[in-house]
Amino acid sequence: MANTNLSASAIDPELVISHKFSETSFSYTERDVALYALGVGACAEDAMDEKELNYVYNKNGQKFIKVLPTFSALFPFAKGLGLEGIRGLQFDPRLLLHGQQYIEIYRPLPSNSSIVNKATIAGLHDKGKATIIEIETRSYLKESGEALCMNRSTIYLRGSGGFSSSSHPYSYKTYPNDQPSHVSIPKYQPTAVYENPTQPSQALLYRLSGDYNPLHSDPMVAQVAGFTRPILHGLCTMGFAVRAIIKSFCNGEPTAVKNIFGRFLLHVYPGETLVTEMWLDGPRVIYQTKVKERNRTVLSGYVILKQNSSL
Ligand SMILES: CCCCCCC[C@@H](O)CC(=O)SCCNC(=O)CCNC(=O)[C@H](O)C(C)(C)COP(=O)(O)OP(=O)(O)OC[C@H]1O[C@@H](n2cnc3c(N)ncnc32)[C@H](O)[C@@H]1OP(=O)(O)O
Repeated sequence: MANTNLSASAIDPELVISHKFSETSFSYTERDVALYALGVGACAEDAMDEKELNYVYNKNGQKFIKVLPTFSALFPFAKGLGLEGIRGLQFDPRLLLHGQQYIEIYRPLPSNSSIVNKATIAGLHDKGKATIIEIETRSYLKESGEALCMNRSTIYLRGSGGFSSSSHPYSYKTYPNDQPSHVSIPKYQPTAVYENPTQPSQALLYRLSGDYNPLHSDPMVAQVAGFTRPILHGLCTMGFAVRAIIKSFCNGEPTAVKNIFGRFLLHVYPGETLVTEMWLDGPRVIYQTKVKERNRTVLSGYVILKQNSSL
């Protein structure tokens, strides 16, 4: 990465962690679900794919299309992330990168619904050259009030760190330590490998699902951010990876997925080929996704499957 022209920024940690987000609500329909599935490559190589047609079409007259679990990662974007409204958090939005995503799914995602989001600051860390802020969004079914899912998004703000002493860097989080932030990749051969090309227009399609960050569409913005051209949304790459896992281990059944974790290690350029290596380890699938053309790992993490899923 080159040419990250860092601008002045300032963080007041106590102000940031005391921030209260307002509750938001939104609705989605089957059209949003299908558009998302296409955005993460469903049916891109085979429009008659037996497992994936269910995600985009009411196949065989099925009443509801099936919802990929990573669709839930869009929920925090429904009314904007709201980072700009956080007092004490000054940063250059052009240098923001998605660092990690952790998702818990509590019940099958409906193919259309009205949702209420409750968001909180779950973490704030001074990394010297960067600040990491973590936002936890709990989503509930509006009608019944039942908990549907939780997203914890780790956002890496390049150029905005150094607001605390380097010998005791500021670090705050509200969640327990037993939720890992990285995975060890097994040394043995993967249980399954899935290769999937992305399209040069992949980010332009994916953005229509709600993340309109110009880093993914505007060549000038991408250059300011240090990239030669617009990059793929991290959550799009994760969508490809989790779809590969569902295809390889869950017979295409998206409700088999309980928890998802991924750490974004390197950017992906739309048009590159994603190769996801997967290791089945009890109810857990450890995975890493590489870009074939550069032979670099861009994402690694795990997915926890429901015990009774048809493996
Ligand atoms: C729903 C809400 C979503 C949030 C909004 C998202 C909006 C989207 O539109 C934006 C995107 O999708 S951006 C695209 C996806 N993300 C990427 O491409 C980033 C890929 N990763 C990188 O480039 C580097 O890892 C990079 C640059 C992230 C870090 O590399 P380095 O600067 O070299 O960091 P390093 O020196 O290795 O480590 C410094 C400290 O930071 C921690 N860290 C590193 N990578 C991390 C990551 N990916 N996530 C979380 N923490 C991370 C390290 O552990 C280290 O801390 P410590 O010293 O305490 O160990």
